[in-house]
Formats: sequence, C-alpha cells, structure tokens
Amino acid sequence: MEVNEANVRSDRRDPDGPAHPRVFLTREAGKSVHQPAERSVDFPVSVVLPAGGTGERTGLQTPKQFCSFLGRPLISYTIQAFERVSWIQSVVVAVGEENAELMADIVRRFRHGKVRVVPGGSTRHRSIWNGVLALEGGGDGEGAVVIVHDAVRPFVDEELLYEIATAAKEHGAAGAIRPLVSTVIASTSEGFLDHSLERAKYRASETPQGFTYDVICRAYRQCSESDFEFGTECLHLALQYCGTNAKLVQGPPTLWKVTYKQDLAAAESIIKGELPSSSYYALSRSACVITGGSAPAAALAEALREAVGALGTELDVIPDLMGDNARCLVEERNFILVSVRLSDSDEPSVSGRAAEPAAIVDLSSAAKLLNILLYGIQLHQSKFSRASWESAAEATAGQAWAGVIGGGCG
Ligand SMILES: Nc1ccn([C@@H]2O[C@H](COP(=O)(O)OP(=O)(O)OP(=O)(O)O)[C@@H](O)[C@H]2O)c(=O)n1
Ligand SMILES: O=C(CO)[C@H](O)[C@H](O)COP(=O)(O)O
Repeated sequence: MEVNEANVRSDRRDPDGPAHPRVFLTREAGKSVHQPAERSVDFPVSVVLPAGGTGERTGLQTPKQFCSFLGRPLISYTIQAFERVSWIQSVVVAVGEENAELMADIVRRFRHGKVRVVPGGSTRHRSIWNGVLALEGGGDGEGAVVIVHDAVRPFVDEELLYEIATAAKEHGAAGAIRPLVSTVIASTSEGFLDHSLERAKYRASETPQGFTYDVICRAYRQCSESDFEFGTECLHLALQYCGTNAKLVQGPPTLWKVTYKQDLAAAESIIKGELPSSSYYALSRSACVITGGSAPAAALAEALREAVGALGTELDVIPDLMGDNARCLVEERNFILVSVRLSDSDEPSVSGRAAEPAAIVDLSSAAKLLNILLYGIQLHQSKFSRASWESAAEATAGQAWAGVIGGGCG
C-alpha cells in the first residue's frame, strides 16, 4: 500500500512508542494513569470477526483463535474488547463448521451477549462476506458502519475503534496501519532481487477496518472469484469496486496479529501481565473492593475475590475508606464498589453511610482527581444465599475485570 501522508489521519500516537495513550499504564512503569474519555456515536456500528481459519502457520492442531490463556480462549479476549464498547451493537463471528459447536460453547460459557455465530468460508474474504450478509437489517439500521477485525488480534482498544468507525462513516472506509518493520522487495522468478520499495512510503495494513454497510456490500457483490480466493485486503476491494479511498489511521503496536507459535507465547505473556506492553492488562492485577460494610456485599466481595483470584488478580476487600483503610487510596488506584440491595427499602451504602447517588458522585469525582479508576457493581436481590453470591461473583468477575482494565470510570 503506497501511503499518501495527507491521507493518514494526523496522529497523537507515537508510532513506535511502547504504550498506547489510552491504555492505562502500570504504576510500576512510573507513569501517570490515563482515563478514557466517554465515547458515543450516533450511527449503528456492528462488527464482523473472521475466525474461520485453521492457523496453519502456528503448526498446532488447535486453530489459534481457540487456544486458551488463563482459562479463556483467545477469541473470547477479542470479543471482550468489542463487548465492553457501549456503542457497538452486535458482533458476528464467522467460524468453520467444525468449530461451530465449540464457538457456541464459548459464547455460552463466557456470556458473550452481543455475539452471533455464523458459518465461515474457505478463505478470509468469504468468511467476512458471510458475516456481513448475516448482519440483520442492513447492518442494524440506516447509515450503519461495519467494523471488520481479525479474531486473532485481541489487543484492540476503544479509541482506535472509535477513530475507525467515525472515519469510515465520513469517508466510506477506514483502516488501521502500522509502520513497516522490514523493507519490501520483489524477486525475479529466478529468485534474484528485482526491485525494492522505499520503506518510508509504505505501511503495513492491519485491522480493525471500517466500512459503511453500503460500501462493503457493493465491494463484495462486485469482486471476482479470484479476489475471494486470493485477496488479503478489504480496503483494496473498496477502492477497486467502489472508488472509495480509505482513510488510514495509525494504530498502536499492540495491534499485531497472532500468526506464528511465538505470537501465541507473546499473547499469553501480555494477557498474564508479564510483558511491559501488557500494562493494558496489568492494571487489573490488583484492585480494592469497597463493600460499604453490609454483610451481603462483603460476602459477594469475598466470592468475587476468589473468582478473580483464579484469573490471577488480587483483590483487597475493605468495608469503607475510613481511618486505616484510607491507606488503600495510596496503595491501590483501582476500586470496585460492591453494593447489594436486599430489598427496595435497603439502601446500598458506601463508606458506611447510605449511598445517595450524590455520595457516589462525590466519591467518583475524588477518584477522578486522583486518577483512580472506579468500577461499580450493584445487585438488587430480595434474597441472597451463599450459592447465589458465588454465582453472582462468578458472573461479574469477567465484567469487573474488563471494567478495571478499561471500562467506565466514575
Ligand atoms: N477461511 C478463513 C481463513 C482465515 N480466517 C480468519 O482471518 C483472520 C486472519 O487470518 P490468518 O492470520 O491468516 O489466520 P489463519 O488462516 O487461521 O492462519 P494461517 O494462514 O496460518 O492458516 C483469522 O482470524 C482467521 O481465523 C477466516 O475467517 N476464514
Ligand atoms: O492485515 C490484514 C488486512 O489487510 C489481514 O489481517 C491480513 O490480510 C490477514 O491475512 P493473512 O491471511 O495473510 O494473515
């Protein structure tokens, strides 16, 4: 892809910087902690995740998207990255017939509420087209945008998705790019150098890519069998068949695609928080749960502690932020408020007093000033048993974890 600099969205990202500006940085890194801004879009956005490949280049039996880390398959991490974005309505996952049952089980087990599974095709383009065709109501409404993202690129964040979606809406198509690592050369049929490309002029095309529903449908309806069979670039189809010049948006280094066996090891290290670029996940390694002193909330927090402990995350459980407990303000920067409402008359409480919405707002403003991420879980239940606390904790564990990673701030 030859890059016209003017066509690349001016960028606040350091192209090769180790961390993404919207990624929460670890305290260990000694840098400030950023909070994501609230995003909203006023058009429907759906996602197609092609996941019908066999992962031949990994040399493993299991397709890479189904390899598990910390008990969760890679594809579930990718889906999670989309499910935590409030303005994304639905996610269509295209998988090979032989993995349909497995995928349905993943959707059930990890409670992926936005996901629909459809049959993949014999090539990536065919899988994507199947996914687009399965979008209900023309991409879920008037002026819809479709984001296409490889199921094996789990580290994608909301800001980039927002940039891609809005640029696609404005220009018809948009795609993430990265600087080239190596120079691209062409060889002669005898295996000698024919010519080389000027590296600075070219970029690597990555995903996510966004399209208006109209553009992606027109492109796939008109493209040839050869495109379906051998093509590797949706942006190219949009240009060739719709005359749409995609807007190019520089993405962070964490966008890489899991392709080889060593990429699986790197993904695992990132997920486990062992690599520096893992700050995205490392934030979730420790957090403080405030229960407000109520017994059901304390029991739920305890069960939550056990559930996320299994995922390698440490939770401190405290009743409030009074006295000695306030040291958590210094030691922990991530808080989860747990409040359980036993009945309508039983007010949830924070810091040992009735939690008027204003008290929660005050606490969130204070947290914001200190760059503390606040995540709330509020359950309304007329009767709670130990078993129901545990299942509630299990159900919210993934959510709380996702929230601590990059979800809503107070
Ligand atoms: N028939 C296919 C082939 C690929 N893909 C998906 O396209 C994405 C990117 O493709 P790639 O990395 O090439 O995956 P594989 O085809 O699985 O890998 P390999 O080429 O090594 O076999 C992956 O999410 C893959 O599952 C797909 O949906 N349907
Ligand atoms: O980067 C991409 C978009 O342009 C795709 O991820 C890439 O084309 C996937 O293809 P491959 O099957 O070669 O891994």
